Amino acid sequence: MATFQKVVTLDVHCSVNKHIFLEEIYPRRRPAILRGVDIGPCKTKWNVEYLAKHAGDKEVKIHVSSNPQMDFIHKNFLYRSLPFSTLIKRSAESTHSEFFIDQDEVYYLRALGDDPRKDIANIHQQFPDLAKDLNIPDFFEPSKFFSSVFRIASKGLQLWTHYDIMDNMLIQVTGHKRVVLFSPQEAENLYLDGDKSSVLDIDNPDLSKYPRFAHAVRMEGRLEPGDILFIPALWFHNVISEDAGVAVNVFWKHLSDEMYDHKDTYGNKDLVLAQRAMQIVDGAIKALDKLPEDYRDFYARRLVLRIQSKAYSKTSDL
Ligand SMILES: O=C(O)CCC(=O)C(=O)O
Ligand SMILES: [Fe+2]
Repeated sequence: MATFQKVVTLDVHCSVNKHIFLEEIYPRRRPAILRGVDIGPCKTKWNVEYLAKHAGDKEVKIHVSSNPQMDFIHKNFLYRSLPFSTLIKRSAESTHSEFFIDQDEVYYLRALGDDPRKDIANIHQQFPDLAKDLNIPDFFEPSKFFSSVFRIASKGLQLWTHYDIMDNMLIQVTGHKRVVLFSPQEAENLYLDGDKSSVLDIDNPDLSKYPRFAHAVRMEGRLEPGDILFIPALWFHNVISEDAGVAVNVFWKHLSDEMYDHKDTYGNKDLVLAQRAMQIVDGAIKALDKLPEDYRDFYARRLVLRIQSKAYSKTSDL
């Protein structure tokens, strides 16, 4: 664990029901681990044999990497397809007799809709037999449901730090995970490239390249089988699988429908108004580009100051 950053331990709430969630946890808009919620028989049933038998031979698109620390910048992974049952078996074994890259390769599934450009992942549609074993807690209005996403990871796999734009319940069905989160107010310390942080090795970062990362306050916790991690929209998260595991995450909309981009099938496209604001800023940068350097630099600073003074409202309260 990095000692240069302030670390705040995630709260673990035991025996949470809808009332406690809605009254005490949700309004704080801070991540928390919910333990002891009834997630259904999946918790005991979903072993490798059972999953392989009940999910059938549906082809799924996966990430395959020889390095468990997946790197979206250098793309150290491949996209491949496997039947779900094969993926389940392979993700649970540590060395493989059949492989794409090498016998130690790791796998990650982020399930997609049937046609990923149009359809949204929904475990009830894509894996109806398995969905019967999962009880999604009724902590939000059914009309606010967006997607339910199968996530399967090999032991050791680390998913890069990113944010999503919807509220999220990450239901860890089997396996343990270490989760590290950063508040949205840490954006300036995370060296973002779109929705992802360029700092991949969060425990041993190159501070000569990413000096501000040392100031990012992190929240940290460990998920056990059956735990639910509540990730409020915009909170950055980095996930390390301590063993092979299966999770289902549920995204739901906490804002009104028209705020969301209707072409978003992942739950990570910025809100329509945020996209528009960013396009306008891109236009402003283009206009600055036409100025002589001294003026460009000066007015760029003025723009930053104007945005800060008029649009910032929060400092991290961790
Ligand atoms: O646990 C994982 O595999 C990643 C979870 C995640 O990124 C999410 O639920 O949004
Ligand atoms: Fe995510």
